[in-house]
Amino acid sequence: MVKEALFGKTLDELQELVLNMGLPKFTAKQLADWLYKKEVSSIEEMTNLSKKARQLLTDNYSFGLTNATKIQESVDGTKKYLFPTNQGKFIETAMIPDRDRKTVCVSSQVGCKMGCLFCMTGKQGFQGQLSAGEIVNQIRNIPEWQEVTNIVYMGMGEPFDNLDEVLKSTQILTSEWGFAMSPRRITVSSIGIVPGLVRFLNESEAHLAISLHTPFHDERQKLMPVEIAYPLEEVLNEIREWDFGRQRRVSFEYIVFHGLNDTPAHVREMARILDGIKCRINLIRFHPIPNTPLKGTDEATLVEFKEGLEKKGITTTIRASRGQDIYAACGLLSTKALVK
Ligand SMILES: C[S@@+](CC[C@H](N)C(=O)[O-])C[C@H]1O[C@@H](n2cnc3c(N)ncnc32)[C@H](O)[C@@H]1O
Ligand code: SF4
Repeated sequence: MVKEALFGKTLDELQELVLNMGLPKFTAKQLADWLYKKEVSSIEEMTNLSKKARQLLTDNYSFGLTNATKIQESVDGTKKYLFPTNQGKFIETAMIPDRDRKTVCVSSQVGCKMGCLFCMTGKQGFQGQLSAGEIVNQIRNIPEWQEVTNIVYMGMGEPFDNLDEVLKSTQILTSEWGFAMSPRRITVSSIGIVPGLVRFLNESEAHLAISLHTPFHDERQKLMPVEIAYPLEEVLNEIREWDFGRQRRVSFEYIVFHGLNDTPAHVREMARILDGIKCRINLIRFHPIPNTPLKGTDEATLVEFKEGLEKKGITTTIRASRGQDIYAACGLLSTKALVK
C-alpha cells in the first residue's frame, strides 16, 4: 500500500492529521518545520518529535519527497529536471540561473488540455493533475532549493485548470510556517480562464502573467482555443477591477510570430486594449516545435515591435531564451515520449 505523503500538506491539514492520531496540536508546527524549512527527507530524522509520534507517523505516512530521475544541463547553465508523478507519469522543471537570481519554472499539470497551436505541452495533450506536494517538490527537491529567488508557474500545464492545488502550493511557499517566501517572488502564468482568474486574484498575492499573443479576437481564437470560451476582452475587464502596478504586477506574454502578430496594426491594437492597465509586456521568441507552420519573427522586427509598444508608453522587454538546447525553454517541455 502506498502511504499518504506529509509533504504538500498545509498547517491546517497537519493539525487535523495529528489530532486524529491523538498527538498534541503543536506537533503540526514541528512537522511543518521539518517538511518545509530543514534539509531532511525522512520522518525518522524529525528528532524533536517523541519516539511514539515518529512511529505513529511512519506507520501511516511517508515524508513524501520524490527525487528527479534525470537531470540535463544547458550550455547556458539552465538545468532541466525530470520528476516521476504519483500517477506513474512524468513532469519537467527548469532551473534558470541569471546573475544573482535562480528562477525555478514549475509544472502545474502533466501535459495540458488547452491545445494552444504553438506549444509542445499542448501537443502532448492532458495526462493528469499535480498535487500541491508534487508542485512544491519541484522546488524543494532540487539541489539549488535553498538559493531559489524566484518561482514562475510557466512549465507544463495551465495553472488555472488545477487551481485548488496551485493555490495550496503558493500557500505553502508563502506562509510563515512554510517556505516563508514573499508572494512578490512568485508569478503564475495563465491563458486567462476567467473563473480561475477571479479566484486567483482574490485568494493569492502572487504576480499574474497572461499569455496574450495577439490583441485580435479572430486571430487569437486560431492560436488559442480558450479565446472561444473566455475572450481576452473579459480577461482584461476583470484585470481592470484590480489594483496592479504597486505591490502586485500583471504582465502580458506575447510570442512574436513572423507575419502573423508582428505588424504596426498589432502595436496599435495592443495599446488600445491595454489602455488604463498598469502592466508590462514580455516579448517571447518563438521556440520552434515540430509540425507547425508558425515561424518566429526576425530580430529586426522584434526590436521594432518592442520600440513601437514603448512609444505607446508600455514597458516592454524581450525575454531571453534559455535552455533551448535541452528543450527547457518556454513551451518546449513535454514528457509525451515517456507516456506508456
Ligand atoms: C508553457 S506556458 C505554461 C503556463 C500557462 N499555461 C500559459 O500558457 O501561460 C508558459 C509560456 O510559454 C509560452 N510558450 C508556449 N509555447 C511556446 C513556444 N513554442 N515558444 C515560446 N513560448 C512558448 C506560453 O505562451 C506561455 O506564455
Ligand atoms: S501554452 Fe500554456 S495553456 Fe497553452 S497548451 Fe501550452 S501549457 Fe497549455
